[in-house]
Amino acid sequence: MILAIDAGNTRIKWGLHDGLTWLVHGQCAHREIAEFERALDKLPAPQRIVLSNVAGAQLQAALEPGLARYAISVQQVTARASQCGVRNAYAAPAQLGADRWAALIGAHHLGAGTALVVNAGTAITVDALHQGDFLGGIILPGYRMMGSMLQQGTAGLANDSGRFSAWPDNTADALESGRILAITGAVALLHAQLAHHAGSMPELMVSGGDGARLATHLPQPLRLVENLVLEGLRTIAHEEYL
Ligand SMILES: Nc1ncnc2c1ncn2[C@@H]1O[C@H](COP(=O)(O)OP(=O)(O)O)[C@@H](O)[C@H]1O
Ligand SMILES: CC(C)(COP(=O)(O)O)[C@@H](O)C(=O)NCCC(=O)O
Ligand SMILES: [K+]
Repeated sequence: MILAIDAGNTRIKWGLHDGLTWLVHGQCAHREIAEFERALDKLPAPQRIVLSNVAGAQLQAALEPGLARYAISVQQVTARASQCGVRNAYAAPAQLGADRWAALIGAHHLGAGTALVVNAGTAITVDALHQGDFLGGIILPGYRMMGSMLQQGTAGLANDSGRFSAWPDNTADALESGRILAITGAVALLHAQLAHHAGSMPELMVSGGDGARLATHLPQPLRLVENLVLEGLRTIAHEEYL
């Protein structure tokens, strides 16, 4: 049993994998960490725990008491120069977010040859993978953050719920369409750029809390993978202990 935990800047996601399949998945906001602990109460004890945390020391400290019940050490993932068949182009490999690294390893493990890996969470990352080489990628403010940034930085923009439209004719729709196009436009551009680099059509893999919301506006076909980071974490835990 592997317990994989993906601590992002908005939510904690976890899953228990028995070597064949995921037995459970769960998620909660940082302030609802008691929910995570209650979920652990109901689960069989894992033999391995693997953790990615990009949300800082305070969340790390909040996670530890819940995990202390198991008399095993937590495998804390940080990005490396290479691991599980993926090579990291970052000049300082450990600077890459552990969640991005795990997602890339997850994508590679799921059979992606050439792929653009989109993680739409608090921030949005769009990372290029080509035959096991992570070429590089970008960081954008996330869907929710784009809305709150515009609201905070202006006097006249409210973060109302608008609808996507090609030619918005009101403020709410203009805001909604703007953030969707900012994200999906960047993804489409990088997808075309990667296709040119690779000489073939890259797979588009999309995950994260806003993945489903963005999917209909993205180039098709795409693969919506729930919990790609957890998939990568369990791959890391599995291979490291072989
Ligand atoms: N119930 C929810 N709570 C919080 N965010 C949600 C929820 N449902 C969808 N979202 C969206 O998902 C995003 C967070 O996705 P997630 O993948 O959990 O991020 P992170 O890994 O950064 O914690 C938020 O920015 C928000 O737009
Ligand atoms: C880019 C991120 C903030 C994304 O975090 P998330 O939206 O998943 O909470 C995180 O992967 C991070 O802190 N990365 C370190 C910098 C980098 O990857 O270059
Ligand atoms: K993310």
